This record gives sequence, C-alpha cells and structure tokens, in this order.
Amino acid sequence: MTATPSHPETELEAIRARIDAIDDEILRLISERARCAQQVAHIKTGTGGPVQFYRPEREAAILRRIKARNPGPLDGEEVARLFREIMSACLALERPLHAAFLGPEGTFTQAAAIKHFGHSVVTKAMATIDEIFREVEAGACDFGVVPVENSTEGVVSHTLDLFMTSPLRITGEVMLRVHQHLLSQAQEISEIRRVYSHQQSFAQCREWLDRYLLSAERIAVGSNAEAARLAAQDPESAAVAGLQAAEIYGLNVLAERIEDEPSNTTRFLVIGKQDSPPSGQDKTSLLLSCKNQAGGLHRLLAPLAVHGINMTRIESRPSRREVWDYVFFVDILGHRQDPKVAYALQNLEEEALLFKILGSYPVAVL
Ligand SMILES: O=C(O)C(=O)C[C@]1(C(=O)O)C=C[C@@H](O)C=C1
Repeated sequence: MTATPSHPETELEAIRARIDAIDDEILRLISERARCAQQVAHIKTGTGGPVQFYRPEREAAILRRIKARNPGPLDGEEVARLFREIMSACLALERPLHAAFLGPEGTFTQAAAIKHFGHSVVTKAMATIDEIFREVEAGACDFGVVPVENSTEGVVSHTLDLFMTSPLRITGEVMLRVHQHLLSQAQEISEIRRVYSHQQSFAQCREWLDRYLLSAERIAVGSNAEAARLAAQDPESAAVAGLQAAEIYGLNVLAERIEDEPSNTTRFLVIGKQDSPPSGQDKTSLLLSCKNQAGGLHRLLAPLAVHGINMTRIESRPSRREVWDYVFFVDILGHRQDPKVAYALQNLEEEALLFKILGSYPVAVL
C-alpha cells in the first residue's frame, strides 16, 4: 500500500495547529511561573528585613542552567535571551526595577541595561556618568549602568575615577557587541559635510572614516544618541551611532558596521548599593594602591599568584592625592566569599596602602 502524498496546505495547517497548542501550553507555564514569582515576592516581604527583589546570582544561575540544558535547534544565547525576558517580566510583577543609564534614549548604555535586565526594566536617561552614580547613591534608581572599557579603545577612565570616591558597589557586568553605523537624513555619503559622534566611537571607526569621509568635519559630542539627534536636524551631516539611535531619530543607515574591529565589544558595569552573593562563576573588582618603592606592585599582587587566583585585568589611574602616585583597578576571577579568594584578599589587604573591594558579581552570561 502506498501512502497518499499529503497536500502542502493541509500539512501547513496541521503544523500550525500544533504550534497553537504548544503556544497555549507555553502560556499556561509562563503564567504558572509568574504566579511562583508572586509567591517569592510574598515570602521576601514577609521576612521583615530589607527586601531584595532582584537577585543577580539567581538570575545568572538560571540563565547558565538553561544554556547548559538547551537541546536545540535554537542557539544557547537565543534561548537564554528568551528566558531573560520571562524573568524580567516576573521580576516586574514583584516590583519594577529602575536603572539609570548614560542618555539620551538610544545609547549603547541603554542597550546594555536592557540586555542585562530585560525589557521590563524602567530605564532613566542621565546626562553624565557622574549623574548616574548620584542617582543610584540617592536611591532614586535601584541600579546604574556605566561603560567601563572597550575592546578597541580601552578604558573609560572617568568611570574608574568615580569609584575612588563613591560608596557604590559593582553588582554585575554586561558585554555588548558594539556595531557602529553611518546614519543620516541624506541618501548618499557624498552629501555629508559633518559627522557627529562620541569620541570613543570616532576612535573605533577611524580607518573607515579616513577612507570614506576624510574631508568631512568630525564633531565630538556627549553620546552617539546625541549625535543622531543632531544629524536629524542637519541634512548635510551624519552620525556614527547604533541602530537604536537610527530608529529613534528616524535616520537612514548609509553604511553598516563601520567599526574597524568586527569583534568590537564594550564592557559595562552595573552599580548598586550592594554587590551580589556567589553565583558559582564570579568576578571581584578591587581598588588598590601600594607603597611607592621597588617591587611594590609585585609584592602587592603576590597573594593572588600564591593562592592560584586569575587576574583578568589591571588598570592604573593617577590617585589624585599626590603627583605620580597611582591606584590600581584589578579584576580577579572568583567571589570574595570563596575561601581561596578570601585568604588572598586578606593577605593583599595587609600589603596594600589602599584596599577597597568594589564588588563581587556574576561573570556576564549573555
Ligand atoms: O528567585 C527569586 O528570588 C525571584 O525573585 C524569582 C526570579 C525569577 O523570575 O526566577 C525573579 C527575579 C529575581 O531577580 C530572580 C529570580
């Protein structure tokens, strides 16, 4: 007996019916999950103490678990992003989270905030990095998101400097692949006389700009989004900015991905009043200074080597106390509560002139 070939239309209808049934089931499960989150909130508020609705270590653990268990065919990153949004909505049911970012609307910092907290976070644009710190210190926002380093252009020194005086802690990190585009009201690159962008973005696209827009004036402004806003008012100009800015300010994309390094990534820090409990895969950021003598830095960092701790970054900045006096921003792998890290930090503190733990937080998952 030969099987009768099914009609493509009938087949499509059958699969769509199956998708509808699956969607019903997903919806039922998401609603059940949301009710669980409401119960969590109820338990948290019942404890009497200060309530921490947002739990970065738990969120990181959930996303890592989902990625590890993902059977495909969807990519692990993709699946984690979906769960990121489900958790974001569940948390908003408990209590909406407010995060300050470096504005205006449409900056990479806003994209980083949404990548980290999901779309249910309420983002608030601030004019400067200082204002983000102050907004969080004052309790007007739960968290702030600030850029700290770029893979092409290096450190955002102003952010580091603010940690010297701020009581805020680092509660998370966000890695964002940064793609720069040439945005304009004009239709052709040949019409462009001026280009607006942030200094860092100009630096990330230097080769492209030298090649295709050498004669256009480069005007540095406070943010890429501000650049896009200005480009929207001046048809002979363009902005180097992200796609979000193109959408918000209604600009054409004249050239895509014009960054010199295709892997161009910016690292952002999430700042808040508390850091995060251990998630199993964490980093710790430190602010240190050592005696100004031969072998001072070597002796200061020796406990890390002795206890087998991996240092992922070291950055020096003028201390602003004395001329030619420096402080060091050091990132290590591990949580300050991990016994090995705790021992090393104890030894390190004995050797240091200045010793401040800026925070322990989950290594970025997304
Ligand atoms: O487990 C918690 O503490 C929750 O509040 C639940 C939940 C979630 O949706 O899974 C929501 C928000 C927290 O940031 C972490 C996890």
